[in-house]
Amino acid sequence: MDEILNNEDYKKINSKTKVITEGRTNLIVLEDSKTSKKDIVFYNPVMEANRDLSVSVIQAFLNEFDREEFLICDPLGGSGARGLRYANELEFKGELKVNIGDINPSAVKMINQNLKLNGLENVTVFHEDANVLLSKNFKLFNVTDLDPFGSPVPYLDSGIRATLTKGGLLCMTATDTAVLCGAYRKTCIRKYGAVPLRADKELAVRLMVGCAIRMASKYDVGLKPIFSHVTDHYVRTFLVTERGAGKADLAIENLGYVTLNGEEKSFKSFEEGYEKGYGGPFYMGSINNTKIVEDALNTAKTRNYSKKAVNLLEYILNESKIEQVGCYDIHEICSFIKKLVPPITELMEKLRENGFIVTRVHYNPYGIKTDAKLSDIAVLISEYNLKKI
Ligand SMILES: C[S@@+](CC[C@H](N)C(=O)[O-])C[C@H]1O[C@@H](n2cnc3c(N)ncnc32)[C@H](O)[C@@H]1O
Repeated sequence: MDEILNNEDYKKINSKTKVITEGRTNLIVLEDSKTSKKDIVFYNPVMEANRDLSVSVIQAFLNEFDREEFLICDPLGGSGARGLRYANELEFKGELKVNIGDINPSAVKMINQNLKLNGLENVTVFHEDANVLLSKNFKLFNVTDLDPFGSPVPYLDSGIRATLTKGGLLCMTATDTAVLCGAYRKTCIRKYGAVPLRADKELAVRLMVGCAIRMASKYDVGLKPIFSHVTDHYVRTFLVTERGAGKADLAIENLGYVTLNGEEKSFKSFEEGYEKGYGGPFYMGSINNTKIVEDALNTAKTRNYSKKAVNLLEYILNESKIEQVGCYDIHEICSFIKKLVPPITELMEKLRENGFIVTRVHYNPYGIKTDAKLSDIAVLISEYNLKKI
């Protein structure tokens, strides 16, 4: 402790810090954080909901298995908020241990301070490059959480290798959303080995999942998403690692290409190969597991986590019940068929009256997921327009 207090870096940190509470965890953070790479130690209060969701989803994942110990690695720890919340808030009868690392010495000091503040004894802190920390722990972690600045791809291979455990969970965030959404096509091809589409934001998650699946398959491991979302400036997914060549083949079979004609999407399988005009490979299977989302929602509500997290889980629970790649954007459809835009709730009601299931999506205020075809929606929009004449 004395060593930390007398350290110049710590004094620099200490002069500008405050204590806040996130979930059930207290955290020393910088008072004047700019939430940029230039901060002495990174902490982003906007990501509280992200961490609330993460604790809730990992709790749901933990509840699924009977285990004696549960090892988590947060190799890009920042102020330690994420890893410390896992160590402090996950409820588990067995032994729960968390490794937190960061390459920035000031971050490591702050993580140690936060560790003491919460009186936690189940956390080990490492001043280490994330790839080194993960590579040293081949097949060790039940959960690895990659939360870098920008793209998780530089850490993905070592992250997968560290999580090749029975029933492992690989979580990752990407903040290079513009790349994944097609604003920087060449960068996306270079980093993710996939062609992006400037379309539905859900395709950004599906592209990132597809990239991880292709990377994991060489280890005869399949990855299966159990929870995914696109929020604020980032894309996040939670992938269960399933060992065996068969599981890896199954994951690959779920990859495919997409092309767009207005709001209509057409698909091609991975084996058919890339064709000009298509984007991908994307993951085409379910990106959310209803049971996990239900359980996570329950946790978030009982623990009084942020409204934002609860709200997102409620949306995603409904989305998880409809198998549709992406959504229909009502404004886009109306602009394409040159019709007035009906109130979204009215259109949803009409779809239900016609026997379809429908829900709004968390990432687009004009988006709906439904088992109706685009032509069914267009008919209902036209009927609404006739009424308005
Ligand atoms: C986005 S911040 C992490 C935020 C944190 N997970 C949270 O939830 O508050 C990314 C962190 O990665 C650290 N970092 C950057 N490159 C690294 C590397 N190669 N190895 C380990 N840490 C690294 C940075 O110092 C920074 O603290």
